[in-house]
Amino acid sequence: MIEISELTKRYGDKTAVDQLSFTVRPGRVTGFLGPNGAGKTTTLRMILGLDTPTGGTATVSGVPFRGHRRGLRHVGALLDAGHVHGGRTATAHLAALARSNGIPPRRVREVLDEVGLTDAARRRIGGFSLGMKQRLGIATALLGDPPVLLFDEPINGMDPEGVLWVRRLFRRLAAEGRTVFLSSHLMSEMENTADQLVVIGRGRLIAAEPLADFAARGTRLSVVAGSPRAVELAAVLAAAGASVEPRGPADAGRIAVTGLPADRIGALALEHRIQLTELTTQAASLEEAFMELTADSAEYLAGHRR
Ligand SMILES: Nc1ncnc2c1ncn2[C@@H]1O[C@H](COP(=O)(O)OP(=O)(O)OP(=O)(O)O)[C@@H](O)[C@H]1O
Repeated sequence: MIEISELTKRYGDKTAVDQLSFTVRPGRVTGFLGPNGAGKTTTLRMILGLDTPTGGTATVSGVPFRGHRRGLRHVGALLDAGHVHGGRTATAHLAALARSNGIPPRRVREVLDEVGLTDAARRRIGGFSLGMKQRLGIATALLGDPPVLLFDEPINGMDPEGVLWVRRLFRRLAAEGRTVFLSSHLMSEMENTADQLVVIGRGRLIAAEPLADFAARGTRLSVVAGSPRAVELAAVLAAAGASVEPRGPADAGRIAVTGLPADRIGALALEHRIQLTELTTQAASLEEAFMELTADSAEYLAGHRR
């Protein structure tokens, strides 16, 4: 379990993390989402005791991380996969960490096997691709068999097979009863992985709830209508209070309608004797819900600093 209470971090007059409070529970995968610069990495660094909070507390299993002797047995973390000594082999890197954390040496082979790096075990890390470095970072996090795992943007640089593998791994780790906390700035990465979400923007909490609740909160229904007389239909629907946008090329005869349900659109079309070729209700994607909720808190919008 990770407990964050009133956590704050200021750099000069910049507040990177602003009175953040939330709990990450064991037995599920919790996604930590926010646009670029929202404060995710800073929060993870404070949980790991790598940055000192300006205010508030972060505890892991009830204790600040620095209070845990032999840290890797309590918390496994992947923060910056590129931040490893390139001259060492994967085995040497993990063996050194195992020694300093009192972890049995056999774990090195086990975790290399787990992440699919057995064949690369004796190669120098400097020659690894980003995806391989991510796998090595995950192996490092797993080394101490810890109950709590943190991953910062773990899917970066992975190929599609790697993404599927890592998703299955996270779900298995959670099913084993561990606390699994993953950060990302992409909702699409969480959609098939996380049960629970913590969403932040500009250092502040926006939502902490099950993914399904978050999706329901942001969902706006829109209806796609097709007609050979789409321009006339659009005018009729706009007059009835809907907002209407062309869908695809202007001459394709398809419009996206929000603010009126499909049955009402059908009735209005009939009333005005406009033929319909399509009428489909669509739920906004989770990605759209996320963008809508965080729009006001994005630090950079279209290249302009806010
Ligand atoms: N050492 C530092 N000194 C000054 N400002 C910092 C420092 N570290 C982070 N910041 C600022 O704090 C804010 C939060 O940064 P952070 O890296 O935590 O965000 P993030 O959510 O992880 O973003 P990203 O998705 O881009 O990695 C940003 O505005 C960043 O510029």
